[in-house]
Order: sequence, then C-alpha cells, then structure tokens
Amino acid sequence: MTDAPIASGPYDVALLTPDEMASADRLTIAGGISGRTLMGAAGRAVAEVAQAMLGGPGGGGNGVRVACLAGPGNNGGDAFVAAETLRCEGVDVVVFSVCDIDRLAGDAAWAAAAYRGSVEPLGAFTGDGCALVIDGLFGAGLSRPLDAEIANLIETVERAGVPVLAIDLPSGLCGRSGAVLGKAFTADRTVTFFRPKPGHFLEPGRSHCGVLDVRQIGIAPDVLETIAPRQFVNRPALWRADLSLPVDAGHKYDRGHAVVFSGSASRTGAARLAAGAALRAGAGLVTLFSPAGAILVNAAQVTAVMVERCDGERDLARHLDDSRLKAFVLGPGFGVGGTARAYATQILKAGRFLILDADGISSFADRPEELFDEALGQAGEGGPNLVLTPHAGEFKRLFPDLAAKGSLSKLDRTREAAVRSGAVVVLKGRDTVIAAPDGRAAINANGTPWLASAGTGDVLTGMICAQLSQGTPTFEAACAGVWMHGRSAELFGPGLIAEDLAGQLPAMFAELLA
Ligand SMILES: NC(=O)C1=CN([C@@H]2O[C@H](COP(=O)(O)OP(=O)(O)OC[C@H]3O[C@@H](n4cnc5c(N)ncnc54)[C@H](OP(=O)(O)O)[C@@H]3O)[C@@H](O)[C@H]2O)[C@@H](O)CC1
Ligand SMILES: Nc1ncnc2c1ncn2[C@@H]1O[C@H](COP(=O)(O)OP(=O)(O)O)[C@@H](O)[C@H]1O
Ligand SMILES: [K+]
Repeated sequence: MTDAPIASGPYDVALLTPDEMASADRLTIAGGISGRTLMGAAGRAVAEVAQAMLGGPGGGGNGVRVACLAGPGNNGGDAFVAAETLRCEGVDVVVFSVCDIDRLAGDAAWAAAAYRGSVEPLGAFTGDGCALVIDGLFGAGLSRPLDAEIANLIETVERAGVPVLAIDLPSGLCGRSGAVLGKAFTADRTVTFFRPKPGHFLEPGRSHCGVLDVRQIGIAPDVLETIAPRQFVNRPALWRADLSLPVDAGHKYDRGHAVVFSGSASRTGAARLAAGAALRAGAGLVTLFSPAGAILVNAAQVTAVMVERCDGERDLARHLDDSRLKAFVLGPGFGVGGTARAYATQILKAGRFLILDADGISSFADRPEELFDEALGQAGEGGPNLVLTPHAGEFKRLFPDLAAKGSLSKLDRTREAAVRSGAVVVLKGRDTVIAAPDGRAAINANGTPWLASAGTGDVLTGMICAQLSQGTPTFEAACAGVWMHGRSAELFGPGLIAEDLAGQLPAMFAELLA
C-alpha cells in the first residue's frame, strides 16, 4: 500500500465498506467539496499510476496504446478523467464504453463530456497493440454478477496478457466481502481512494488486486468520526498504544507469567514451540505444564522455559492458587477430549486468560455452548478472557452454521463467531481475521506463504500469550501477536519453518520500536 497517511491511530488504518465509502463521499460533498472535484482527483491519481506502469512520464508517449474500459457509473467517470489526463500527456488512449455516453449521468456525464479522445463500444476491444488496460467498468457500485459479455471481455484481456490497472476495485470483485461475482479482473495494480475496502484484503479479493495504491482525493479524515468504521487493516497503528513492553525498573513478574500445556510424551514439540515464542515475544516467565510421563522429554529440551507437573484438575487447581500465572495456551499437541475441556473451564472460571487452539478447539466440537457460556460469563476490563485461534477446519467444528453460510464474508463470519462465543476469534489463513465481541475486527495483511507449514500456528499462540500475560487488552494482544508472527515470517524469508519464527522477534521489535 502506498501513499497512505502516516499511520498513527486506528482511523488511519480503517477499512470502509462500499456503503461507508458512499457516506464519506456524501459528507465531503455536503461539506462543500464537489463530486467533480473528487472524481477529478481520483482520475488524475489513476493516470499518474498508469504513467508509472508505462515506464514513467513520457513512457507512454512512444506509440503505446492504453485502453480505458468505462462502465455506466462513476467508476466509468474516473476512467474518462484518467483517459483525458493521459491524452493531454501525449499517450495514445482509447475509451471503450459499456454504454452510449449520452446515457451517462451526473459526474460521469461531466467527465465523459470533458474527454476529447476517441470512444468505441466495449465490443470493439481486442487487446491488439495495447500496452495497458485501465479497468473502470465497476467499482463500489457492483450490484450483481458480471454478465457474459463482460466476463468474455475479461477473458480476452487475460488471453492478450495485457497488464491491468483497476480503478477502485478490479471489476467483478465485491468491495465488502472480497468475493468474485461471476468473474473478475486480476489486476497488476489497483488504485483506491481515501481508505481501502475489506474486499482489497479478504481473499480471493486480495489476490485479484495486485499492488494496492491508496490515494487521497480531498476527503477529510474527520468524516471518519461520523462514520465510525469498525474494521481495520491489522497494522501497528491499531494496537501500538496498548502494546506491553518492559519498563525500566520492572522485574520479570511485571512482564507476566505465561503457561503452555504440553501433550503426552510423544507429542510435546508443539507446546515447546508455543512456549519458546511466548518467552521471546516478551512474557517474563514461561512454564510448560506437563503430564508426568512427558516431564523428562520436556525438561531435556528447554532451558529458560520451566517445566512443572500438571496431571489432572487437582494439580491445575493447586497451580491456579498462584495468581501470578496470567495467561494459558491450551491445545497444540494436547489431545482431544475431556481433559482439555476440564482444564479450559477451570482456567476461565479462575478468571485467567486462555488461548484455545488446535485440539483444545476440537475438544468442544460437540458442545461448544459449554465453552461459550463460560467465556461469556468471564469477560474482564481489558476484554474477553478467551482467545480462539482456529484455522478454517477448526472453525467449522465450533461454528458449523457460520462456516456453511455462503452469504457471509470471512469478516462477517468471524465477527458473528466472536459475538456468539464471547471470545476474541482469530480465523487464520493468508487473510487472518481477528474479531472481538464488541464488533471491532481487523484483517491481517502481512506474512508469507511459507507460513503454510506445520507448527507455525503453535508459535502464533505463544506470541499472543506473551501480550496477554503482560496485560495488553485481548483484542489488541491478538492483533499484535498475528502481526508479529507475519512480520517475523517476512523477515526470515523463504525456507521458513516454525522453529525459525521466534528467532526473528528481536529484529521485529527493533523495527517496531524504532
Ligand atoms: N465514493 C467516492 O468517494 C468516490 C467514488 N468514485 C468512484 O465512483 C465509483 C462508484 O460509483 P457508482 O456508485 O456510480 O458505482 P459503479 O461502480 O460505477 O457502478 C454502478 C453502475 O454499474 C451498474 N452495475 C452494477 N453491477 C453491474 C453488473 N454486474 N453488470 C452491469 N451493470 C452493473 C449499476 O447499475 P444498477 O445496479 O444501478 O442497475 C450502475 O449503473 C467508485 O468505485 C469510484 O471509482 C470516485 O469518483 C471518487 C469519489
Ligand atoms: N498462504 C499463507 N499466507 C500467509 N500466512 C499463512 C498462509 N497459510 C497459513 N498461514 C498462517 O500460518 C499459520 C498456520 O497455522 P495452523 O494452520 O494452525 O498450522 P499448525 O497447526 O500446523 O501450527 C497461521 O497463522 C496462518 O494464518
Ligand atoms: K474497476
């Protein structure tokens, strides 16, 4: 993302649904800035990016042809402004219009009237000799799947292999959900305005956008106070102010004591991955709670991480008498069953933070209400006491109806799950969504595909646990953990396995705190 304002607070990283974007537009126009001014700025921003794609100013002047595809609404209006700007700069531009330009209305009609170049019907587009396609067919106003003529046109562009610059959204992509309605362009770059939309970050949308440029076109950020958006892209501006860090005169207990439950003797690695990450991510102390049969194998492989026996509810009750134990990870390698359910319930009843992952989640598959009732009763000052970190398969076990409801976006689905469960829900994947029961949600945008590797989810639980054990509010702790995890993967680069992630945390912190 380029040209974003300096990220300093949550509204700088807000995502606007198409309806919220229309409100931003209305509020701005009511405040005295005309729709034409906004469209003029939007179209010029598109032309600037087009020039960059053609090789910089003058790069488009050497006989290369740019095709501007214009739709029936304001997205088409932006395309006409971009076309006229490029034409004035000496670029050979042709507009291919969906409809007769006499049928355009409002600002789009104004933009078409101001264009002095040639216009051809959409059906005349072949892609021959074309160096760039500017997609101004549909943006925020897409209301139904693309018809066959437009879908065929997209295939023609794909076959011709011409680079695509999308205005606002690649046509066919839903800005609210990131879903493809029938067929959509796959753009090399997308220029959007004021703030990005959820569909730019939710898959498959993100994969259709290419490089995302966010341009400011004269909409004042203070309209966000009125609109009060509740979804954000997960960047440090969202949680930096709440992050827990060591204080100068602090001691290790100030930084919290984190606990990770180990599985049985042959399944201990996942818990150690989580424990190591929790320590490196900032917990003051970390203890592995191990069944008696796994103590030797655990003790032989840890140094700064401590090991304690925990073999049943009585042991756990005794441990919970120590109020310094703040946050617990339960699930990685733990085994599915009654023990996991009993421990989870006990921890929540004791008012401690619990990150439930993997087998911990699957243990509640047949009786999710038992977990949800406990979590709904326990939310503290900093938010819920429970964080759930499912991948799509685990999510389906706890929320089968939400997983099956095709009309819900990943953002909607995670939000509904958070409200129902009383937990902060982290629904993982390339486009991890973090949602709180109060309606706030964030879509993560960093990380690399090398994270699709065994054990990386275990490491994530440790990073979230480190923040929870230090007192960071729950939603912010989960967002920070997810971002740190993704950034660590980026810093390591190709060839990453789960064991490599925690080792990148010092470099990640150095960057974050610079
Ligand atoms: N908001 C702002 O601040 C600013 C917004 N700006 C720009 O405005 C854009 C939004 O403009 P917009 O609202 O006119 O919607 P747009 O995407 O052009 O499409 C609507 C038209 O398409 C039609 N249509 C829909 N789906 C269809 C389909 N499948 N197949 C066929 N037709 C279909 C629909 O018809 P209807 O559904 O009404 O029958 C209607 O005629 C936004 O993306 C940005 O580029 C900038 O100028 C800067 C300031
Ligand atoms: N293609 C991808 N791009 C970015 N992150 C990914 C991708 N695939 C998986 N991840 C991340 O990797 C982690 C995998 O976690 P999980 O599925 O629980 O694995 P495991 O159970 O083996 O630890 C999650 O944080 C997820 O968001
Ligand atoms: K478009």
